[in-house]
Parts: sequence; structure tokens; C-alpha cells
Amino acid sequence: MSDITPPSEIPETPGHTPVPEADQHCGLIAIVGRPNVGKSTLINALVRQKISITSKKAQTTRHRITGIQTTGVNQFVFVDTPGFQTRHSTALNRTLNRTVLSVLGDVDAVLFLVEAGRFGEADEEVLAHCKGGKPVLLIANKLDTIVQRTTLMPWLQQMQQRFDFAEIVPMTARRAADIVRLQDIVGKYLPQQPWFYDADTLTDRSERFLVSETLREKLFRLTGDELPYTSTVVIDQYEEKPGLTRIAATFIVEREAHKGMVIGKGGERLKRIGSDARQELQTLLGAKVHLELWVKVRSGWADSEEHIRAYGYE
Ligand SMILES: Nc1nc2c(ncn2[C@@H]2O[C@H](COP(=O)(O)OP(=O)(O)OP(=O)(O)O)[C@@H](O)[C@H]2O)c(=O)[nH]1
Repeated sequence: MSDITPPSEIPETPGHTPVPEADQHCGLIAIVGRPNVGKSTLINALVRQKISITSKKAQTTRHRITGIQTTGVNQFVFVDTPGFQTRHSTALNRTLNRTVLSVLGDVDAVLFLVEAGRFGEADEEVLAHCKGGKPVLLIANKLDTIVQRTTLMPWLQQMQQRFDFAEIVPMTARRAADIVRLQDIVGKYLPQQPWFYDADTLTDRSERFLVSETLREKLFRLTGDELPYTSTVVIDQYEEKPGLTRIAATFIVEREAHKGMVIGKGGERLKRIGSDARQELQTLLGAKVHLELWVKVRSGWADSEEHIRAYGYE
């Protein structure tokens, strides 16, 4: 569709003129919602850079990620949260849910994402966790998928009557104009206080972390729906030299059959994952990347608290 702009094409906000501390506004904004509603897409568009992985596969966001955007007097510190898992109760899912709850404790406002026109049990369950006096803004995302906009009005009215939302914002996370509009709306909820980060900071995550996210994204993108979301990636080696970064990483899967899916016929798929990832990493790191990838089977890792900690989930 012609009115949809990918995040990389969203125009940059003008450069920063210094803002006296007394005029600065800054706050934490949580982004919550059930899997696949568009949280990562939104946060990447808001900070105008890819910091959170997106895929068609539900449940691909696992870590608390902050995206930072400073514009005018406002500094937004966005917190991405894992999609709330309600169906299965593994140790991994319990950890994910704990992360969501701890994030919500200390934010200034909550962006509660749903797909426009849809509000199911899983959405309701996520919303139930958003109580606690923080302003909750309903973001009705994927507006572009609604063919007849008039059918949306009764739904919006119903949502307004049923819940006490601070604002209701129907929008398309992929549309530049909607992102700018959302920023204006959310700006009102930032308390007056000095910025937490330098004006040009985009995330508090390390490059090493962004590398593992990039690898995980390529893994899911290129295996499609075949691979269970419990597959993960561990960085074994990360060595930076001037102009060259050496990375060795292992994809951890649960079954022998999953290993086959990742490697593909004659190793073709793993090769493709590697070359796609290397290209993106070279841009991200601004250096040549030497990338080595391995695949290992660790049955039941998503059920083991010890493995979850070892693989970097908090
Ligand atoms: N049509 C349309 N698709 C969108 C929009 N926003 C996101 N998507 C798509 O929806 C899918 C899921 O988006 P994500 O951003 O990965 O969703 P998420 O909520 O972070 O998902 P989890 O990581 O599972 O929690 C992707 O295919 C996105 O491209 C939108 O405004 N319109």
C-alpha cells in the first residue's frame, strides 16, 4: 500500500538544539500487548532504528528493550515487553510474564496495543495487568487492515465505555504520519525532569545484544512457521578488532528435527541465515563481520530455570 512507510524511510527529526535542564521532560513508556499485535514494529518506528526484532511469528520478543527518542524538549524512554503468554505455562513463559509485570511497576504511561477492531481474551488478560494508576492509552494498531473504517466506530465506542483509557489512538505503526501523531500524544504524559540519556542515544542495549537479536530474527524469518519459538541463540565469541568483528554463535533448538529445519537441505538454510545476518550486522556495527554459526539440540531448555538464566533471560 502506498501510504505505508517502513521505519527506515521515516524522516529524521531535526537535529537537537540544547534544551536547558529545567525545561526537559522525560519518562518511561511501556509498550504492552499480546503476541503479534505490532509492539516491536511500533518501537522501531518510534526510535527510527531497528532495535527490536519483528517477525510474523508470535512470541519473538523476549527481552526488555528500551528505545530512546529525544525530540524538542521531550525524551521518551520506551520499554518493549514480551508478548504476554497465556496458553502454555513453561518456566520460560513464567519468566516472560514476570518481566512484563516488573516493567509496568515503574513507568509513567502504558501503551496498550491491540489490533484495531479486535479485543479477545488474551488482550483482556494483558489489560488486567495494566491496572495500578498509570495512564493506559489504547493503541488500536493495524488500522490499514480494516477495509471499512465505519465498522470500527462502534468498536471504538464500546472500548471507551468498557474501560477507562486515558486516550484511544487508532493507527498504523508502519505509517510515518501516525508515528509523529502518537509522539505528540504521548509527550503529554512525560513528567518535567532532566533527560536520563544523551540526546543521541537510541538504546541502552549493548551491540552484542543487538547482534544476538539480529541472529534470532533471521532464524525465525527464514524458518517461517516451522520452528517453535522456544529456539534461541547464544553468542559464543565476540571479538572486536579495528574494522573487523568476529562473531561465533549457536542456535539452541529443542529437537533433532528442529536442527534439520535450521540447517536445511545441504546446509542451504543456515548459509542463507548467515549471509543475511552478516549483511545486516556489517551495517549495524560499521565493520566487516566474520560470522560462524552452529546449531545444538538442548531438549527441554525452555522448561529449565537454570538454562533460561544461562541463555541470558532475566
Ligand atoms: N498491516 C499491518 N501490519 C503490521 C502493523 N504493525 C505491525 N504489523 C505486522 O504484524 C506482525 C507482528 O509485528 P511485531 O512488531 O513483530 O509484533 P509484536 O507485538 O512485537 O510480537 P511479539 O514479538 O510476538 O510480542 C509483523 O508481521 C508486522 O509487520 C501495522 O500497522 N499494519
